[in-house]
Amino acid sequence: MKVTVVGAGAVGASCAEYIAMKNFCSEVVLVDIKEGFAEGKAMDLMQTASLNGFDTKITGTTGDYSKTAGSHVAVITSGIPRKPGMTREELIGINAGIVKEVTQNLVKNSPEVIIIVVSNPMDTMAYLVHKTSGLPKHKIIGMGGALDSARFKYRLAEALESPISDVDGMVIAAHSDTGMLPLLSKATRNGVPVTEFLDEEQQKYVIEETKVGGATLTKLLGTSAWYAPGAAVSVMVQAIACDQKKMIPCSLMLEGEYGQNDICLGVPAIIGANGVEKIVNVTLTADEQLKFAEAANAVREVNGDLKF
Ligand SMILES: NC(=O)c1ccc[n+]([C@@H]2O[C@H](COP(=O)([O-])OP(=O)(O)OC[C@H]3O[C@@H](n4cnc5c(N)ncnc54)[C@H](O)[C@@H]3O)[C@@H](O)[C@H]2O)c1
Ligand SMILES: O=C(O)C[C@H](O)C(=O)O
Repeated sequence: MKVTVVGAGAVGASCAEYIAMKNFCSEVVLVDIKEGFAEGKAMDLMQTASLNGFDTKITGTTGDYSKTAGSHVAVITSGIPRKPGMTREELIGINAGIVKEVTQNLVKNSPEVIIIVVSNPMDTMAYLVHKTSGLPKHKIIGMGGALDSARFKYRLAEALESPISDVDGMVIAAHSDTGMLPLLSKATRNGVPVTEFLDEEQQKYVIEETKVGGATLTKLLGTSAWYAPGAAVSVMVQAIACDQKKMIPCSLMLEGEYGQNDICLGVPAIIGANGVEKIVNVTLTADEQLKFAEAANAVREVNGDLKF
């Protein structure tokens, strides 16, 4: 299994590192536009191989996409991250052009590739890849829900004063500060609804902190997060590489599912060797349905700024 990661910055390098450490891929190719940067990151990571015990071969290239030929999966992390006080949506002006160009280069060299979109604003960038790549829809997957769900579980465990391994939960809808929908109604501690343990104030705190998870880290770090994003991507790549048929919330092109059309939004899906094997329809409460529709309206407005 050959994986390309475009963008050897914070998220791209973290993603390559987690993929290598889990030792399920034969090859990871890092691509960046900055001269020598991807080569340097690849060499540094390869010098951890004997220390960390992996056999994945990591190489880097400055923009030579012939080196990515025959990739099974490609991850797009190229583009700028937000700074404190910014929204993800403000990145569209620069990142749309980058994502479009990168997509064309990837598909030209790997026509069968499955693309995982990470660059922000992610739901809109995933939509852009659908509109410009010519790939079938099951081969384009936006990464947001896997990360947001991990942050939801972190906040749930904090409120429950429990180990994270006791907790399960999922975030769907948009990967944005306002459009995320943590499904509290379905979150559990060892199968017991968390609503049995948390009062209303605690529930509200968990939901709000989850939604602004990325903004909180951006304020602390001065740029956006990379460890959990990289780990979330590695889980998705492994689900494809190992045909795990794992249920992961991902930003996918909807054609009637959840009452939406012609939009990429976070929904639970089965991820396996073919990319998206199936979108899973879960029953939402009336309030969740309303919030999902509101998130869709907001993403649709951002999509309106795209030029194809
Ligand atoms: N979807 C998510 O959950 C999620 C999580 C974290 C970050 N992000 C997004 O991922 C993106 C990357 O974040 P980061 O922290 O790694 O940023 P970064 O600045 O550390 O890295 C981005 C890299 O992309 C490279 N790049 C720019 N244009 C390129 C091009 N045309 N071809 C190849 N490489 C190019 C840059 O040189 C840089 O090394 C941002 O848009 C950020 O908002 C999304
Ligand atoms: O918050 C950001 O801008 C980066 C990313 O989308 C995240 O959620 O960490």
